[in-house]
Amino acid sequence: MITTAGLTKVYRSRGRDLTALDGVDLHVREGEVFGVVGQSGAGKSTLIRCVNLLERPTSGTVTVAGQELTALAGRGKRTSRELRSARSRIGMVFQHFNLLSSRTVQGNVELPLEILGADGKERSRRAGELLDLVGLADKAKAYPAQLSGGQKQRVGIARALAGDPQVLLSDEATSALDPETTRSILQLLRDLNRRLGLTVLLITHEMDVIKTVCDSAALMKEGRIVESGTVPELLATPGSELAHELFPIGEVPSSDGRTIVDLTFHGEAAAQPVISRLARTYNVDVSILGAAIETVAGLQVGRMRIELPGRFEDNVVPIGFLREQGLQVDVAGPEAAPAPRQPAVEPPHLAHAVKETAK
Ligand SMILES: Nc1ncnc2c1ncn2[C@@H]1O[C@H](COP(=O)(O)OP(=O)(O)OP(=O)(O)O)[C@@H](O)[C@H]1O
Repeated sequence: MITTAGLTKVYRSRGRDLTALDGVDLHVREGEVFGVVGQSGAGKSTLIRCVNLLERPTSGTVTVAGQELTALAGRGKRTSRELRSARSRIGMVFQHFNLLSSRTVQGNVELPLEILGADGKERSRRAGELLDLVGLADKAKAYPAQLSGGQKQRVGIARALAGDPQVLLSDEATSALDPETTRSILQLLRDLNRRLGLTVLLITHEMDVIKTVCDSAALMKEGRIVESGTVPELLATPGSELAHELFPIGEVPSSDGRTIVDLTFHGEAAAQPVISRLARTYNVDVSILGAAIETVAGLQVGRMRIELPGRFEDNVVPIGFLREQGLQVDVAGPEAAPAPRQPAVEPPHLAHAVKETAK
């Protein structure tokens, strides 16, 4: 639904070039909630502003719903009709809501409809529907100053939906809100995604946002996407920074003469008595060092850290058994390096999962 290819943005500032985006290839599938996370300055805002061409990329292409936006002409006042019309099918929600204080809630939601040339009756009908959709039907006549932050953001979302978009871009929509309001706004975005089939691309610096609503995620650093994939793919990728942030399991303890193994399980694997089978089959004493179950992107995911007696080389067969049971197996700590000529222990398809999904 949204594809960027080689997206690059170079700002010229005080005679120096600053590369904010450095060849970003992003693919957001129709109907998914895709989160881009990264630290301040990573290029997230630039990316989202380039997706709807609020910012013209220096090079690369942006395609939304099959239409290459970067091929459409114009910028500023000279924006072409095609680009304006394509943009009207992309809604955008902002961190600081960007509401007009002189207009009522209804007036704010009607604004894009005015620009699209809808008549008064139609505007009023559609705004009423949208306010109902975001749970603010009773605030139509209020002014933004009379609303809480969460309510303002609901107005921002209703306004973003006025042009009946297929795609919603969210630029840190919850960063200015308290945790409870954040949850309710994320829930609203999730509902809209499901009920309207809306594709959502959001940027955030909060891992909790990714954890709560996203089907897929990408990590940005210094203008590049360094990891990308669906949440289950990321969780199944050894060494994934995003997986570690989504579901931290703490520091690896020192493991002299023992093998520490991190297991991740979702779906059917979670219901199997794998550990007792391992202990019985291989007559091995398994110590459980820690375990947790969490909901990540609507999926139940379990993690367990276990300890096996002996070094990694002594545990190749039990570790292979765990993998055969459908668990994601990460050997932690200095023993992690697989012995040479034992490729079956480190399945290459997992190591490459992130890169492949990023294509
Ligand atoms: N209009 C501009 N002119 C010059 N440099 C810019 C401009 N906009 C952004 N930058 C620079 O581009 C880089 C990426 O900025 P961007 O705002 O996209 O990052 P970000 O990940 O969204 O960070 P934050 O979360 O702090 O907004 C930064 O180094 C920033 O200073």
